[in-house]
Amino acid sequence: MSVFRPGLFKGKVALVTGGATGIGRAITEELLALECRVVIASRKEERLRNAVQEMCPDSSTLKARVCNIRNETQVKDLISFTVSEMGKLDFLINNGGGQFPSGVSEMTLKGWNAVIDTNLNGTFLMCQEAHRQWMAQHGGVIVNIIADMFRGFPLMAHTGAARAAVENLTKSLSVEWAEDGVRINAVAPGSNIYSPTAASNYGDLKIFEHVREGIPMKRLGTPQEVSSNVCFLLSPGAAFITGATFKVDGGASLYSYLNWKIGDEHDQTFEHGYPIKILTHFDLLVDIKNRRLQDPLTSNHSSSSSSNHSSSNHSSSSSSNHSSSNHSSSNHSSSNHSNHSSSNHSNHSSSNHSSSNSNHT
Ligand SMILES: CCCCC/C=C/C(=O)SCCNC(=O)CCNC(=O)[C@H](O)C(C)(C)COP(=O)(O)OP(=O)(O)OC[C@H]1O[C@@H](n2cnc3c(N)ncnc32)[C@H](O)[C@@H]1OP(=O)(O)O
Ligand SMILES: NC(=O)C1=CN([C@@H]2O[C@H](COP(=O)(O)OP(=O)(O)OC[C@H]3O[C@@H](n4cnc5c(N)ncnc54)[C@H](OP(=O)(O)O)[C@@H]3O)[C@@H](O)[C@H]2O)C=CC1
Repeated sequence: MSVFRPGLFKGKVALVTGGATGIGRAITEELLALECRVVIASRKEERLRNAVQEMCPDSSTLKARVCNIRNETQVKDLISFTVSEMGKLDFLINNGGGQFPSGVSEMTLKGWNAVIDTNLNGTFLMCQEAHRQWMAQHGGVIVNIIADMFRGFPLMAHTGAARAAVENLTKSLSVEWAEDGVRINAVAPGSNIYSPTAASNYGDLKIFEHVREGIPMKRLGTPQEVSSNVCFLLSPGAAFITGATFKVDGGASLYSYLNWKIGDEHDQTFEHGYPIKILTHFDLLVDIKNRRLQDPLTSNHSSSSSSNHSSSNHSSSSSSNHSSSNHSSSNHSSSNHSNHSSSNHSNHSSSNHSSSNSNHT
């Protein structure tokens, strides 16, 4: 199903990274419905194979290729596969990507690099190779899927940095490649586009339910609603649009309902590098140790965390503010910060904590 006219993309060829799941799959389905021929690419072969079988087993219309966009050799191979097997490359949709939730203090360099490499370097390589092998000579349209990082992205700082960089790369390329007949734009889904694969990345299929309150439209978005924006940008209807970013988020990026809760005594909190168990703008807690997001209503820490962070409670004592961290409220009610050594943050020396103690009491 598509809101666009049947046959809109007849004769066109698109390459969609991450095209087997979620948003990428919705884009692929809509492109196929509009008679585009498509290549989908991602890391997991079985996923790709199943998606092809389910969407369109006709191999002249839909093909799949394994490619990790972090790997330059595989990216070169993917573009040359597309051009040789499909004869051309009109549309590139850089959708494949992702991240894991983590505070910066807890992140390893390897984890940071993995996310930057995937979302920034992967997009750079895909754009560069599509241009070198086809679009420099023939023109084309590129859409980069980014994220809602416009006010920063607490607990997803790596992806926030990468996506902001991709937005800027999009602007640069829109000028560099305009004379080649290449248009390039970005689409920023809100952190609220549900699909089972997106949710399973966070270990909880219901994780997206928690963000509903932060969306002015009071509902989650669908992968199809991102897809129709992508198809618009690929279409002649967007012929004079390049270097732009379109948000598909139900207004969430404009609505500050929770964002990042900071206790009244935040200077003390951050001076001593306190653990980051803080209510996020997803209204979720990040369980750093177990590498997953958790629901404040069901977690062990829930009652102390959520109540201490409610705005009406900010006048409470510093120790209760700090119970929003990775620690139980009983740890804090004793104001004994050496209890922090039981946390993930063993790098916080007891001397740090004892000095913070004086500040916090
Ligand atoms: C309501 C919340 C919604 C928020 C909004 C949603 C936004 C979305 O984007 S939804 C789509 C989500 N889908 C994905 O993220 C899928 C793709 N993501 C990934 O594959 C990973 O997240 C990746 C980008 C990190 C790549 O993973 P992988 O190839 O497995 O990476 P490495 O094996 O190279 O791992 C390197 C390094 O990264 C750190 N790390 C990886 N996962 C985690 C984690 N879950 N928690 C903490 N750290 C993680 C870690 O340091 C890894 O090294 P090792 O420790 O040696 O494994
Ligand atoms: N859902 C949401 O609310 C939001 C999503 N986004 C972004 O939208 C895009 C699509 O996400 P969504 O559909 O929701 O979630 P999914 O997890 O379903 O999609 C992520 C896709 O990216 C592919 N992928 C990940 N890493 C690589 C890689 N290194 N090389 C090639 N392919 C890769 C995955 O396939 P495979 O595992 O086979 O490699 C998968 O198909 C992502 O970039 C995501 O970060 C941004 C903001 C919000």
